Amino acid sequence: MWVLLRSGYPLRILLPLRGEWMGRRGLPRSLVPGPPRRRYRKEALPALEVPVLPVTATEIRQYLRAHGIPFQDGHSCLRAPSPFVKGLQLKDQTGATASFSLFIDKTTGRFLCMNSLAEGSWEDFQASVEGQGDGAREGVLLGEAPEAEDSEEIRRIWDRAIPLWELPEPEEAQLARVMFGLTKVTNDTLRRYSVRYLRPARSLVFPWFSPGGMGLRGLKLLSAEGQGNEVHYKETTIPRPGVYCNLFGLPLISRRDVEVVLTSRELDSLALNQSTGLPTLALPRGTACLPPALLPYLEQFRRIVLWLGDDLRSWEAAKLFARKLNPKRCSLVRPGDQQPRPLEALNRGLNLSRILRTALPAWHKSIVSFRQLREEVLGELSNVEQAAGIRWNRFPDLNRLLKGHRKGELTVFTGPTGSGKTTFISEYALDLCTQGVNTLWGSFEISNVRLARVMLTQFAVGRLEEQLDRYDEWADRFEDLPLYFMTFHGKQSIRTVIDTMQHAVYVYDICHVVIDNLQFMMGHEQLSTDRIAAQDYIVGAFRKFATDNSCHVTLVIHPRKEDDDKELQTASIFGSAKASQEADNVLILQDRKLVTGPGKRYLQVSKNRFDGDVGVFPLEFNKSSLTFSIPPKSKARLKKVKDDNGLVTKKPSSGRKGAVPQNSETCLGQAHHSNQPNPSKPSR
Ligand SMILES: Nc1ncnc2c1ncn2[C@@H]1O[C@H](COP(=O)(O)OP(=O)(O)OP(=O)(O)O)[C@@H](O)[C@H]1O
Repeated sequence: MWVLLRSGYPLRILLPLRGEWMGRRGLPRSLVPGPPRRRYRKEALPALEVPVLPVTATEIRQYLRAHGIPFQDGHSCLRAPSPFVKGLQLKDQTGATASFSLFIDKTTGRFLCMNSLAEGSWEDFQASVEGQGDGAREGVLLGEAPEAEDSEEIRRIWDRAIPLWELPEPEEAQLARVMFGLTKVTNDTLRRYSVRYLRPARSLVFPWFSPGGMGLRGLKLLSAEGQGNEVHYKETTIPRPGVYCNLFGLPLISRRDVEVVLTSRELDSLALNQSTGLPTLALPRGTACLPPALLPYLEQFRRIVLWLGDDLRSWEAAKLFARKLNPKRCSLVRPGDQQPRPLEALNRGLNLSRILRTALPAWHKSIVSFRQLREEVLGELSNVEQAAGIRWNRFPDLNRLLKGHRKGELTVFTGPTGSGKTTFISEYALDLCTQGVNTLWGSFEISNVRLARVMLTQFAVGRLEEQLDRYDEWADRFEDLPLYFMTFHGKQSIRTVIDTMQHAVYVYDICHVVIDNLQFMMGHEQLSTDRIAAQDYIVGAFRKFATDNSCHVTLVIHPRKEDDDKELQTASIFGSAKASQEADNVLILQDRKLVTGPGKRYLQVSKNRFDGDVGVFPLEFNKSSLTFSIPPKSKARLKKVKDDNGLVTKKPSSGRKGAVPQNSETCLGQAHHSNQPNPSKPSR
């Protein structure tokens, strides 16, 4: 599926060939009869070469006025009469009979008609207003219906699932309640929310009903697995996560409700509603994203409380979502010991209404006092690990130096020509992406197909060419990563790139943008002073973007021409010192060997604003998997010894140096990275 091209944004979701769906869902085979099915898609549309400027709220308003369409200004949408409802006169200016069922997103111009469920881009809307809309409308409406094989599966699972209290064995029901932490959730609550239990999969089943209608559009299955003292939950959605857009609890919301509590899990919504009686909705993909397609359903609320979870990540997500919802109507429940997630609060006998009353307003003016910040500071101090960001699974040495990957930072990455910058940065970003960091790639030099091929090889940690029969397994898993690509190639204006990034942050909750590389945003400046000024401007624009959007930007910049014998330094980054001043982190890929340590390359962290730790670590390149990370087994553990230059050289303290032969052939499926999903295991 390609999206957004009509709305002018050169951005697409990468969907490789979809493969057999049974394994992906991890459902018992008995539930998915018949031979494996494969669906192949062709790339339907070419990349957009001349990006259209994004629409603004003012332009949307002007357009509606010019066409005599009445509208109301809402929190994140404009409401207008829908041209997709039969018998409705667009030019009916009285507004008395017209139902304002069309919601137009003020940021993107995308629309949704609540009556017909038609949706589409701003261009689609204009086309239908101007009388050429039939094709677009049909296409959009067709896109609404779940795919036939999904509907069949949804129906089959739903029919087999039963309410918990109808389980024949009371012990089984009790065990399920304990596993899902539902001992205090009543049958009445489960009944109201139509929650069922699927015995063969030992999973709770949460339905996704069509808004306003009776139909079942999808399901979420939640299974629980005990691991030691902990319970691990696994979610499976039908349709797949990328298109699973259920606001769980929507059928219970009345038109008159003006307040709602948003949670990140269905179970939290059950607990919250049971103990407070308040309307509550659960987001479809937890704290990962708030798809703009859901915003129309939240327009009616004058107050929205976000109570997403008990960690710093939930708190960060709540702040980002509040921006989208309009912070003036949002309050946030801060995670804390006495403020765990709602289900846990219920189980611990805490007063959920009281916790809700402590919710903090999300909006404040540009000037804040320490009084407003003190809780945030405390949050960071008491969650030092989480405040340090997301840790790489494949690069423990990077964690040691940078501590983690944090939102809102700018990382500048450089290295000699052809040294493997793209290859390294691809693995570095992939690692984070597999941990749920929504990532947007701007690859201006190499095509997205080639980049995706490199990434897929790194993801599978092995050569796929020789095992094409396993391509679909890996591609299916890869497809579910929150990974997006800009379709730019070659030179681009910085404005267009920033606009596209902004759009992606809004639509896909992007937290990491990789730009490879900055030189493609430079014009044809002849004078070196002009070039330096242009680069400074671009670096400044990315810096501002990272800060304003709480989004990490990793920017690849070529070095200036230097003597081949010399190692690169921060000052070798092309241009003035602006890039290294603005950057929070500066990473340099050095294409020479460390005196002590394996590998023919090393990575140098030469600036680290977070806590000042700088240093180096060796990189070993594996040609078959295109990875730089050292497989866990043969990892040479290294000690940190600071030399006079501030560089850190390391001594292997255990393991044998060079235990992994260079360019060694890695068999697919052999040694998986610890973070690496094993496709033989079912998952969503
Ligand atoms: N450490 C390495 N040893 C040998 N080959 C490598 C190494 N790293 C990358 N390569 C290979 O070298 C080629 C160029 O790598 P890559 O495109 O990542 O370099 P780059 O630094 O981004 O290049 P450029 O300067 O043109 O942007 C690729 O084919 C890649 O597989």
